[in-house]
Amino acid sequence: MRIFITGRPGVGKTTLLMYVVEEVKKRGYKVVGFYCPEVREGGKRIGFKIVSISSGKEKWLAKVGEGKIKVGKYAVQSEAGEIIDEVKSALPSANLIAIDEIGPMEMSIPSLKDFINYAFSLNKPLIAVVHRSMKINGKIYVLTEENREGLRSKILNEVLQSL
Ligand SMILES: Nc1nc2c(ncn2[C@@H]2O[C@H](COP(=O)(O)OP(=O)(O)OP(=O)(O)O)[C@@H](O)[C@H]2O)c(=O)[nH]1
Repeated sequence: MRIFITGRPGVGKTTLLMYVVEEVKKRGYKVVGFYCPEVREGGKRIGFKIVSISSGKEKWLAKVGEGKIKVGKYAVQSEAGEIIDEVKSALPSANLIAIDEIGPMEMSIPSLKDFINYAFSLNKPLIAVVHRSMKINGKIYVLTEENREGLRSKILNEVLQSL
């Protein structure tokens, strides 16, 4: 089972994914993965964190400034590797893999690209937010203001049936 959620910025992709993650955890299943919230200062985006879903630990993924690997104006932070390694080592024990998000930024960071490819190779139930520009094989739900509430229970039930 692989479910992908996409849609325009701000439509509610992360909110829906985290709702499904919390509901699955409540039922005693182990969810392993990460999400990358943006960080704003004074209303301006200054970077992204990477947060482990199972442990809640977070580190800087990328922030405005100079660095070896840059994605647009953001420099990738080496400390992100601690979270990626932690999540990767927990993958074999996962009942569900959750990734937010699979996008141009994540795919241009070698360690994250490797992680995503490894996660796909495990053939475990997986739910992910994908950037609307990404081409990906699997069931894709395009979220809109109109369908996002209804899709919550539909997607949750689909995930639960695969566990
Ligand atoms: N009323 C309502 N608001 C929602 C719903 N889902 C998300 N929102 C709100 O919409 C805003 C954006 O939600 P996100 O989940 O961050 O949206 P997103 O698509 O992940 O945004 P990006 O990652 O920036 O593309 C937040 O303020 C949410 O509280 C929903 O189902 N109903």
